Amino acid sequence: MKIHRRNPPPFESQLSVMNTKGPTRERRRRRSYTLSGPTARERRTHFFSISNLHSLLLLFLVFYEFRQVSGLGSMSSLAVSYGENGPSLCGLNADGSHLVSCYGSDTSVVYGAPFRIPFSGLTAGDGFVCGLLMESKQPYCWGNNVYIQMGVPQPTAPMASYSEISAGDHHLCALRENPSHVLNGSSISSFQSFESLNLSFSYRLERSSIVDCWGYNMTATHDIQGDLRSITAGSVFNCGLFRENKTAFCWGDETGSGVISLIPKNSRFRTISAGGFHVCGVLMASLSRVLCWGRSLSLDNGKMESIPTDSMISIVGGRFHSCGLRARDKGVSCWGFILDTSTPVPANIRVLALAAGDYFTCGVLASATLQPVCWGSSFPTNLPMAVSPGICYSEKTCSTGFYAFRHENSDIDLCKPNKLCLPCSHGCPSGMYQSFPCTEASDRRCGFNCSICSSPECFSACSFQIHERNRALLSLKSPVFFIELAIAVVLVSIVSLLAVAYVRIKLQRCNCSAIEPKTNTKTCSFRKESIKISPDLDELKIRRAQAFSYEELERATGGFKEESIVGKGSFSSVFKGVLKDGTVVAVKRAIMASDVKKNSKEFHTELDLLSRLNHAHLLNLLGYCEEGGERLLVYEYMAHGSLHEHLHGNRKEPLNWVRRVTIAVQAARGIEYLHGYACPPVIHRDIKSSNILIDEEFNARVADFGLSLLGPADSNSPLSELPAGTLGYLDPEYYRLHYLTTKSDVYSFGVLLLELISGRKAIDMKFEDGNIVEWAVPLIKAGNLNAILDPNLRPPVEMEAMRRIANIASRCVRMRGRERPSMEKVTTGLERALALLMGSPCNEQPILPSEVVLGSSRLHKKASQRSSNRSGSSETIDNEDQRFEFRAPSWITFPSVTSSQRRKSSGSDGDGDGKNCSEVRDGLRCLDEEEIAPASPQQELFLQHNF
Ligand SMILES: Nc1ncnc2c1ncn2[C@@H]1O[C@H](COP(=O)(O)OP(=O)(O)OP(=O)(O)O)[C@@H](O)[C@H]1O
Repeated sequence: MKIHRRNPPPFESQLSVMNTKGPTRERRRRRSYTLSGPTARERRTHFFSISNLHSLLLLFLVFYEFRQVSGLGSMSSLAVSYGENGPSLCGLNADGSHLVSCYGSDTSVVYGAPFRIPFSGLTAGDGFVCGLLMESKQPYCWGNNVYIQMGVPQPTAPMASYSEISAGDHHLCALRENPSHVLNGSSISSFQSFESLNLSFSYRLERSSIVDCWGYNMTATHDIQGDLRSITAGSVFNCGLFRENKTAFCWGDETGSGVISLIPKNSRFRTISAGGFHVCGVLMASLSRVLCWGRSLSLDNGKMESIPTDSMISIVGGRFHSCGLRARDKGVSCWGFILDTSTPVPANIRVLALAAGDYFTCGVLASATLQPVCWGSSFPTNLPMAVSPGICYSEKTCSTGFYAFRHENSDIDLCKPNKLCLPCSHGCPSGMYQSFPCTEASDRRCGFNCSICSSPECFSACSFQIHERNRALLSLKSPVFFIELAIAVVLVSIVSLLAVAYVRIKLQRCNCSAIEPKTNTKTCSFRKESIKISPDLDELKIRRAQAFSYEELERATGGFKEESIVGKGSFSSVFKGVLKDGTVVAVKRAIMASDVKKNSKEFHTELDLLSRLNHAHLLNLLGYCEEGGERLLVYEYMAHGSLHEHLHGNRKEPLNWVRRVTIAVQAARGIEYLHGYACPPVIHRDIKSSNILIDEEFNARVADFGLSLLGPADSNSPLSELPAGTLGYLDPEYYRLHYLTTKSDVYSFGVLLLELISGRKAIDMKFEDGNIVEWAVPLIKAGNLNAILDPNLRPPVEMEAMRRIANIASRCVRMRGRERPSMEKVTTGLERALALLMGSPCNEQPILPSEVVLGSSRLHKKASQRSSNRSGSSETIDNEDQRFEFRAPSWITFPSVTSSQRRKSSGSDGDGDGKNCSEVRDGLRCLDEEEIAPASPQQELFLQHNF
């Protein structure tokens, strides 16, 4: 296929016309454009299209924005110019100074570069480079292009500041920050244009964006109806990506490219990047694959490379080719027209940022040197510089899906006081597994699975490990070893003694209470310090989870048939089954994927913990099966599935407010039990709506203990753990600093509360504020509760109750764990809000039977009975007031607790969550922290009656 050049004439003849007038004298004018629909022929000319091949990569991360992208002229930390004077590369220095250095053949670019002016980003075209000035946020250019003069491009728009700049062959465009501009009749209106095409596309764009352009045939101010997130310049055209609906929009001269008429109007992109005569984008859907549009080129001395099917995190466009950064390994793939004389992408390189010239591409190596490297045809060589791998934006913390890049030399701060956020990689190369997830602190890491090595890299990595192990063994033989051994023995003894002493002190502090079966729960003060009995294993009632055979469970689930599946998790499928005795169960079957070790670990953690834990609002484990490669856990069947399905799935009846808050209270109780009454506390680490299951009577159970850990007894001594959990629910303190305390569960629970109130997912990219916390908390703080209430339900009469719950939620998601309330306080606050939602808490008549509201004791009993029927070895102490059930010998003790007992003690909580409410005003109205403070006598009375 050919590029058809009709208009404009060759650049040379244009140059003479423009030279006489002087390019900067071209008057700024407003431009209006019409988009015409693609003809059938034009549609056939798509030379880039998304491949239909399947990728096995799973995307776990949700990206908000990709801003390390650089196209022919998009803004990046590095930029490459090309043209008659040869190629040059300019980059922002990797020392945090934001100063620019240039190397290459074009002396006007290399020597014209301002050496004392800091820039936030760079872009380049034919013979020129421009930077966005850090201070004034105006573009500043240098080089020898007659259309782009040295200095700030003229004419300037008074008071305009820009967020992004982007250069084509002979023009520069800049996207204005916060345009306070009112659209006039001649403005570009993407909405009008799309409508005129009679497309089903009816998205109404409300904000307008202003793009100022300078240079050949481009000097104009462009008013674009719709909020542009980014711009990218092709040879003689420009494109933008709308923030809201993530569609692309192009304007300018499409002669020879067709990029305007061929825009894929229904495709949504994470990022787009223009080349000379084409545009490529990373799709939101289709596993982040690439879709390109434009025209093909067929020349004698080159070949066409097809678009790879890999997931990409960013792309850049050259004259007739594009290159992308692969998400799985940060390697580079290039496609499109490649000259015969081109050198290929250097083998095995990993890069952090890319920039494309006309027939070449450069990238910043992901190594300590951060050196640029180029490939293709006629690229700049000898680049003795280290380039910043990205642009600094004003975020203090990186959004989800990004990690803060740190220079290996810890003295170098690339973005002081902000962070340099780079997009997380996702998926791992085949034969590898993800050993660490992407966190704020670092990108995700992949490791080789040495038990199934098939590649030379794997063998060499694994043999290195074996070699290291052998070396360690050999060192045993040396005499030094004996000295070392002696020292080690002494040290270990000292440490052990200290540890024993420490554990003893902790256990005392923790005051794990043990069994006191005759205690009257209504009157007993249940503060942990009141009962100090160390766990006596003989006294514990042991009920082990039953061991099932694989055959039994296979029969129960009809051979694990597809129709029995009630849910799927990341590493497991859950089947409904019926045991021989007629008990309906849920069987969780681990998917024995590549990550065998992880599966097995989660299986044992869950098995271990659940056979020790017992609470009415924790999911009961009935048994397990571990045969060959199979790992199966058997639970009570929860007839109403997960809370997530009710809130976001296709369950017909939305949960009403009372049900929602009841579920919140019950889940809070389950978590409170883990934190407050298990000693040491259990940290769940994966609280989310899909792990809150609902039984046939709509009671909630906390499930999925695969990630749980035994935590520190108090929140002042955090565990240092690598983050695990689910994005959107992860405590930022844990995520970034690896501090894990029970307050991490409190954060996740706060997110879950926001989900219950709003009906929105924790992360939902349908919305601009995709993160529920970032969206809801400012609205709650501004008192705009109506804006977050689930639009599928009528607002409750008792808005005060919702206000309280929203306040509790916003406290739970505070950045600092220390400032979040304990689960005990959260439960108390929620219980009161529930009371308020259902009637006056000052009413001395109980308004609800406790079983209807919380059904805990009944459930507990039922579960215990059912389980004991099944397990001959189990025994249950079932007392009217207090029930204890211990399933396995453990140094963790779990006294049962009731709400009223807890409430009695809640005044002594040392969380310092704020002032107490000393009196009842206007029903339950109190200021500030009142919702989660100890109850007033009236409230106490009400709560004792009802819970
Ligand atoms: N005991 C049960 N009774 C009924 N349905 C269940 C039960 N346990 C799990 N499910 C269903 O199966 C789904 C998957 O559960 P699972 O614990 O495997 O994964 P998850 O928590 O949703 O996801 P992930 O493993 O990624 O954290 C749940 O969301 C729920 O809908």
